[in-house]
Amino acid sequence: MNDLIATYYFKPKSGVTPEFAAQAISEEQTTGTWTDISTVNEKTAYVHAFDGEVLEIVPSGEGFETKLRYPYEIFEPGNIPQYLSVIAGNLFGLGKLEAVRLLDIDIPKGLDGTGPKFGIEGVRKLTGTETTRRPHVGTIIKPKVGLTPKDTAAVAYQAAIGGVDLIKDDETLTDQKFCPRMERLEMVMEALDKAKDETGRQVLYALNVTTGGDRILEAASNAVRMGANMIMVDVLTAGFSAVQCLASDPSITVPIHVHRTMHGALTRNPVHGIAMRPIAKLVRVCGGDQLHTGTVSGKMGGKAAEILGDNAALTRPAGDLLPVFPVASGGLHPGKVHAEITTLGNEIVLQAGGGIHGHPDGTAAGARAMRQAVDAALLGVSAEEYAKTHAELRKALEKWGSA
Ligand SMILES: O=C(COP(=O)(O)O)[C@H](O)[C@H](O)COP(=O)(O)O
Repeated sequence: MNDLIATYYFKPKSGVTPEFAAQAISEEQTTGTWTDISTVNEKTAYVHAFDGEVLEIVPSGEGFETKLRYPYEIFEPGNIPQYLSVIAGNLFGLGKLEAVRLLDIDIPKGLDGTGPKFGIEGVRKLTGTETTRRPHVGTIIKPKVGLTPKDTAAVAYQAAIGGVDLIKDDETLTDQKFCPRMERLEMVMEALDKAKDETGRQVLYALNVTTGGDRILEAASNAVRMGANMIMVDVLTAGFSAVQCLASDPSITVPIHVHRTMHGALTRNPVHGIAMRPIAKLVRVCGGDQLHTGTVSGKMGGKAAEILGDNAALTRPAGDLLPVFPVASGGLHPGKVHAEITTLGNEIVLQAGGGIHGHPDGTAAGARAMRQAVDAALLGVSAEEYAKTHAELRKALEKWGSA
């Protein structure tokens, strides 16, 4: 079958049968509306080829789960906003439903795009970890906003010599007056070149190019031309098509780090909204190379089973689409690294902002402590044990503990 299958949780309003509710979703999103219409008649019976189909309805919690089949032909291949209008459009406002949540989508071949240019392997090659396969360590420059380009670059240098693989802008830092994007890029790349001369290690810098649709490609192309080795996009605020437009443009010859700021508005309510799974699958289709999917022990409240499923959606074989590098971020510090790696495995980017820049001895020591925590986990030694011979890790654990 070459059609798109979407899985929803839904809870009908009292007095509405599950069959009626599921059919209402299917009709609203395909060929129907709230009443029968004269424009669908014997002469136009051909439109029934575009009808949706309710494949199953099973009880789930206080409601039901349903699988709906959307015919391939009702999609415009490659038009992600249009896909979303079908699978995640008007249905959320249907009055007969108390709640409805898009849980998952199976995107058929032909609607699945070209995907990431780099993927996990490509990013690992750029940083030289393709044989060690250790988890990557990243940092978000903190404070999120306020630092000048010069001070941002100084922090980046410290993080790089401390051993991170990735340095990134935070989601709210774009091209403000206090830290213009291109000036910041130039200074950070200079700092990373200096760190490379000293350590031999290439560190990636994900420059946040998020901006309006009329400017994002130009901003990203300029950044790449001026030496950026990674760019970052806030996918939900800028839109999936922003990622797609960058990934498919030949001038963008660097990996794309995808942040998901605002996702909580869609993903947080367990019975309503849009789960992370479809978002992850669409980011892969659009060509993101790294995507935030949450932590099991951090500040943002993720659930292990869901994150594992989301990460599997990013990494399991899917036609010609390269695997996307999952990113665990938000409230991490060296004491949490063991839990993250034990649960999520080694094909992960572990990012710490406060957990690096909050180290009592500063950013370089914080980066070293994160790397030491990763080494300990890979050796199967507890962080406490490893800290006996690793001063930076010891100080981090003294400040934040090991849970
Ligand atoms: O604030 C931070 C990290 O800073 P810190 O390390 O200081 O907490 C990021 O923006 C979150 O990763 C977003 O969360 P998510 O990755 O879940 O979308």
